[in-house]
Amino acid sequence: MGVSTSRNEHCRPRQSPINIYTKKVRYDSSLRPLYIYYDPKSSRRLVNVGHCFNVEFEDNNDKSVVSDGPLTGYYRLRQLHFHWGSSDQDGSEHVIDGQTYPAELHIVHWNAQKYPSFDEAVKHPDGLAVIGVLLKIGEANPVIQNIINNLDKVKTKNKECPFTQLDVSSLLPNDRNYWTYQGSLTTPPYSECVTWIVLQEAILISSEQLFHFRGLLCTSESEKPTCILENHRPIQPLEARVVRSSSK
Ligand SMILES: COc1cccc(N2C=Cc3cc(S(N)(=O)=O)sc3S2(=O)=O)c1
Ligand SMILES: [Zn+2]
Repeated sequence: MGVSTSRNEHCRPRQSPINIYTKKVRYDSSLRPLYIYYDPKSSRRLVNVGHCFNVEFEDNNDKSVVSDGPLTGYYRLRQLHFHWGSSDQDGSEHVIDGQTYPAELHIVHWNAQKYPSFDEAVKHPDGLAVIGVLLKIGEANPVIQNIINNLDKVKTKNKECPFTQLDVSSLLPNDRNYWTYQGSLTTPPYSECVTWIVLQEAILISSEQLFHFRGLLCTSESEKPTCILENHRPIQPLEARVVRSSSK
């Protein structure tokens, strides 16, 4: 029997990812279409951060932003990364009606209208907006292939290389309808600072391309090589939250 305290330190009511049960989502006619503009000149570098690789963007201006949708103000593009599984059977973080996908793309933005920096924004409940895009197996994705062609330069932990001219818009599906809910980072420190925007249409990746993701190492050059076979967090309790939908 745990000792209860006045401030229950075990209370984390808005953790991510979650299962999105489409029969329980609420259509919200007040949700606006997403405004997304990404300048390919914003992309800067590819970094192996140990549990995945990030494409990082210049975020000292408003050239690449997301706004409208469920958001107040505008959020600047900061980085994008993927989550995957040890096989094509799972790998996504969000699950739709109990169905897992082989991978998931996260496009991370921070509330530059309200906060002076990314590091400050992650301390607030409306600090980040992450667009989640589910991936399903199909023909090879040429934009993802452009990233894979550079993974050998960031094979080991903390390695980085210049990576410019990535057109992030080309990674988005045509249908911009979304589900949205208040959640958290899905890796430590699990901060509850994310407005999640999960797109309802999946994009394609090939099984061979996923195989290359699993070849990335979580170890540094001097350590015994260990692959990042999977990096997706299990689904978390919905608690008192309701997922809203931009479409009926
Ligand atoms: C000062 O706070 C910092 C500084 C540097 C990086 C991070 N991050 C940590 C985890 C994390 C997990 C994300 S996910 N999978 O939910 O999209 S996004 C993200 S992060 O914000 O880049 C936080
Ligand atoms: Zn992520």
